[in-house]
Amino acid sequence: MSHRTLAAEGLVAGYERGRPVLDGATLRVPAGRRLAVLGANGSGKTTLLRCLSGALRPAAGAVVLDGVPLEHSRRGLRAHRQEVQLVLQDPDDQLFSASVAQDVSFGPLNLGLDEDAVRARVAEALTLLAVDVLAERPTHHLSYGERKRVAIAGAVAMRPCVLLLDEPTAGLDPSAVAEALAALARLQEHGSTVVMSTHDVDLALAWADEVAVVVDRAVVQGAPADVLGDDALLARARLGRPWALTVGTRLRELGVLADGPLPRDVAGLLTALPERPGVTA
Ligand SMILES: Nc1ncnc2c1ncn2[C@@H]1O[C@H](COP(=O)(O)OP(=O)(O)OP(=O)(O)O)[C@@H](O)[C@H]1O
Repeated sequence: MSHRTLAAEGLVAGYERGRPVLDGATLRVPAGRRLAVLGANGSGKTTLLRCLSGALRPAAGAVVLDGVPLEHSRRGLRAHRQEVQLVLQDPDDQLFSASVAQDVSFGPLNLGLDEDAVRARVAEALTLLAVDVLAERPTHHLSYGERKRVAIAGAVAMRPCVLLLDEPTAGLDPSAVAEALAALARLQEHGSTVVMSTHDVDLALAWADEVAVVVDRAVVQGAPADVLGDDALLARARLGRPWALTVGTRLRELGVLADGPLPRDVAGLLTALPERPGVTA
């Protein structure tokens, strides 16, 4: 899969006349990397992802793929959806076939691929999401976490360059979150650019290469530690500071942590702590 560069330029978008949810939102999705989109409830994360996927047409501004603005014609949208796939927050908005394999084959069949090609894509997507053992199960018998992963498999079977995931970890227990993140890591190794919306600042700091915060109808984007360490921005966005930055900053003030990037998660913190003879982490 080749990397494509997806961007939003000056988006004005919403649902009611005169009440834009986004008003001049600009975002660059880093090709082949992980981007976390953060924001409070109702800030416009889903609206932004829907614009990027072509599902929602902005009133102004443009969604641009490799420098070419998306055209909201049938042809333009069809071409865009082969490169950019959106996975909705609620898997039940996306799963409607009798079995998992049938559901995941829906997109490739719609592309007009022959049976062998469809079968190969379905097998690949199910393996990447580690749901191959569920292939023959009825979708309505699956757990919520399984349904979320099957919904992602359906998008992956389209072999998009960019995957947009709306809160893929919301409502999952810690082991299901770990499984979902492992699946996303495999997708990225497989050549996908992964964009995830989340409220979880700790997850965003630990997972993302870049973060984008939707705030005041616009987007502020940058390196995770810079954006998530900006207390004024976090207050405006009604987000908290990630614990790793708070603890790391304090340990540095106390002279416990050396200079350099602050740890982003527990493993990073344990690695960064100085060693004491005879004490193991
Ligand atoms: N179909 C719709 N019709 C009218 N208003 C909508 C629609 N979808 C969303 N909105 C409104 O647009 C605003 C932004 O919603 P959006 O779902 O993009 O936010 P979000 O950041 O994804 O929120 P959450 O974190 O709660 O999922 C909200 O005020 C919401 O009520």
